Amino acid sequence: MNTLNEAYKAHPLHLGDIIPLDFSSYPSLPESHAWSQAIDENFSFNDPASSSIPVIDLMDPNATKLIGLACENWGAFHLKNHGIPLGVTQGVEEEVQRLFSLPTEQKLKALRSPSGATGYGIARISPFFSKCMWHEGFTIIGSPSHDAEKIWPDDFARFCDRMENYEKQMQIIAKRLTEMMCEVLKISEEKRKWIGASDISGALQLNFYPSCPEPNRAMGLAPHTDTSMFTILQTPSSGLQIFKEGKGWIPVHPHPEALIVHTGDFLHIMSNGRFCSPLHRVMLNENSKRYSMAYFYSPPIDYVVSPSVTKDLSSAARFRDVTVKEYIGIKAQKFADSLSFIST
Ligand SMILES: C=C1C[C@]23C[C@@]1(O)CC[C@H]2[C@@]12CCC[C@@](C)(C(=O)O1)[C@H]2[C@@H]3C(=O)O
Ligand SMILES: O=C(O)CCC(=O)C(=O)O
Ligand SMILES: [Fe+2]
Repeated sequence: MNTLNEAYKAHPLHLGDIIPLDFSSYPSLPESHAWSQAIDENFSFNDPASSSIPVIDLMDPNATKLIGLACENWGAFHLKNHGIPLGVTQGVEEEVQRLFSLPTEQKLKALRSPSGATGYGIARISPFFSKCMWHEGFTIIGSPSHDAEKIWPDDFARFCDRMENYEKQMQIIAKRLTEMMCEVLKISEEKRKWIGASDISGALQLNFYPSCPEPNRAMGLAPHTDTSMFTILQTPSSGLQIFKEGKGWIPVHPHPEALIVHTGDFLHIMSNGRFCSPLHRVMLNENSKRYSMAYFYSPPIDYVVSPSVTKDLSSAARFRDVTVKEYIGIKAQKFADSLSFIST
């Protein structure tokens, strides 16, 4: 079966762009992680209600319409009443903390290989920035057992069970959200056939941002858009910011028991630019560490992503057709210029 692993294999990274720093041994910010532009202060809002992403209840009879509006206006929303049992999200959070509190040499046993997509390492986008990010990640595609076994040879079952169960739950929500989004975009039945398929492209990224001695001069995760159709994010902490045209960087504070959903490049293409693929970044804290779990959801890698346009001439396709696999390759080379590279 063609998987995301295969798509990333064709775009190997240098080992130096995979290995994280041992952050615990740096009481002050090293030059390699000091960003030259001071990070702007948080925005202050006169009206916080109009300057924060909407909260949508999945049980609301108007949920489809509200999701459409949120994707158009913000490219992001909080999702409550999503049906994932609290025990499942708590179990995953526990495992993420257990993983990242291990000594660096133990985590390095599962270091991502240069041509690999899974395991421990820094963000794939790192080579596009001259400074490093204050961040560690662990990527899971399907079963994490191959990587987890290297870290805990005798004790990896609980980690794997919890992660796999979480991926299943994410897929259920993702399928439901995809159907709702396709409804809003009037995507044809033919182009929706993949939704129930088993070879969807899903990846779970566990993120860790250690507390940082100089948070205003460092970057947790540098500004980027996600390649996915959309990303479902769980985090107990603030720090994520979404860029909104005309407003600037908007902080996204987590709502208890809600997930954060934001759209990615594939949905931007499918919607012919109607849904945004928001730039986002992660800021740091001097006194607290931060964890997040991001589930990236996309169609199978051979699926042809094409803009949904009506016959109306005023809505000519803004992007050419591109397969998931081809776009992953474009993103690996062009990063922030990828969408303009395929624009018509
Ligand atoms: C499916 C994926 C999306 C992602 C690359 C990955 O293979 C798994 C890691 C993901 C991540 C997380 C941090 C930000 C990001 C841009 C990166 O460098 O790795 C995303 C990737 C993406 O959206 O392209
Ligand atoms: O940690 C976060 O809140 C965001 C993570 C993110 O943007 C990503 O994994 O792509
Ligand atoms: Fe992201």
